[in-house]
Amino acid sequence: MGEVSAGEPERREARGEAGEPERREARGEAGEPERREARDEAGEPELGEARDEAGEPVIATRALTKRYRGGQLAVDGLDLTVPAGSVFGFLGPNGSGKTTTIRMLMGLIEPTSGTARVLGQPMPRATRAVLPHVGALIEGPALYGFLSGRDNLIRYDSADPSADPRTRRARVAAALDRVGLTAAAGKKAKAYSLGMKQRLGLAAALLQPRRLLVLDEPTNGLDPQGMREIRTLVRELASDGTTVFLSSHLLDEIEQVCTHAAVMAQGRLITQGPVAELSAGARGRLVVTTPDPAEAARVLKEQGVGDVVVADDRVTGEPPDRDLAEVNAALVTAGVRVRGFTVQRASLEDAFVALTGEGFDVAG
Ligand SMILES: Nc1ncnc2c1ncn2[C@@H]1O[C@H](COP(=O)(O)OP(=O)(O)OP(=O)(O)O)[C@@H](O)[C@H]1O
Repeated sequence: MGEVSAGEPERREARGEAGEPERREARGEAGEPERREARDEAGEPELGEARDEAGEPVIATRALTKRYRGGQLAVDGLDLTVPAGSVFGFLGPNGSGKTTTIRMLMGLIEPTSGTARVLGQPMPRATRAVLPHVGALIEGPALYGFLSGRDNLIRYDSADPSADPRTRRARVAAALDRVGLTAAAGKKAKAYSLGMKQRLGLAAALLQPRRLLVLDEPTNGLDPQGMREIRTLVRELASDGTTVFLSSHLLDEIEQVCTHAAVMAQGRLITQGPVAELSAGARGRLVVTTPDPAEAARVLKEQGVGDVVVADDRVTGEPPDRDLAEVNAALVTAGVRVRGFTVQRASLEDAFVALTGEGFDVAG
C-alpha cells in the first residue's frame, strides 16, 4: 500500500475534494518514511510467519461496521474470513460497501465498531507492521504521466525506506517483466492504455514480495483484452502462493478467477465460502429441449418441477427433489419427444438471486 499511495499529487488532491479527513491523515503518515521507521523501532508487533501456515485467516473481521459522518451506514456487522492462499472475490453491486471495507482493512479509515485483523494483526493499530507485507491497488494506480513506466516504478521504490537502492533497477525490471511491460517500460505513462496503467500499478504493488494483494475493482473500465490480461496476472500471482483479495461487481469475473467469494449487498454480508459451494447452494435449472414444449411443461409441473418457463423449444424449471431419471421417463411415457434433458450448473448469479430475491444489478 505504501508504494501505491506514495507521492501522487493529482490523486491526493482529487481525494481531498472527496472530503475524507480520516483518509488524508492516514495517507499523510504513510508518506513519511522517517516516522515509519521510528514506529517500527518503537516495537510494533512483528508478523508471525507461522500464522498463515497454522491456518489463521489472512483477513478476519468481526462485526465490522462503518457509519460515515453523514450518517450513511456503509458496512454493517461484517464477519469476513479470507483463507490463506485463496483468491478471494469480494462481490457486490455499486455502493454495497466494498471500498469502505477495503479502506478499513488497509487502516485508511477507522471502523465505527467491530474489529479487523489482517495477517493476524489488528487494524488499524498494526497498520505499519502489516502494510509492508500487503500490495494494494485501490481506485486505480497513482502515476506520473510525464514519467516513463520504469521511472514511475523507480519513484515508488525510492519512496520505500526498506528498499535497497543498489538493487532498485533489478527490482523494477523484475516487476515490469512480471506484468508484461518490459517492452513498454520506456514509454511515458500517459501514453499507456488503461490496462497498461493498471498493470503498472500492479507492478508497483509487486516491487516487494507480498503475502497479500488487495485489488479494488482491478478490471473496472478496462476493455475485454485488458480484463483478460489482469485476470491472467491475478491467476499467476495466486499460483505463487500470494493471497489475493479482489473486489468486483462482475459475477462472472469472480467465477473465472476466484477460489472463494463473499457477497455483499447494502453493507451486509449475504454469504461467503468457496465459489464452488456458493454456486452449488443455488440449485441449477432443469432444461428440457423438445418440439413438444406445451406438453412437456404440463408433465414437468405434474412431476413437481417448479417455476416452469417455456421459451420456444426450451422448457426450464427448478428441479424437483425426486430422481430426475423418473422425470425423464414420465416425459417419454407421455409421448413428449425429448431432444435434450440437462441440469444447468447454477451460477454465482443464481446464488445471489436466490439469497437476496433480487437481480444482481441493483444499486446498493
Ligand atoms: N466518504 C464517504 N462519506 C459518506 N458516505 C460514503 C463515503 N464513501 C462511501 N459512502 C457511502 O457508503 C456506501 C458504500 O460505499 P462504498 O464505496 O464502500 O461501496 P462499494 O461497494 O465500494 O461501491 P463502488 O463499487 O460504487 O465503489 C454508499 O452508500 C456510499 O455512498
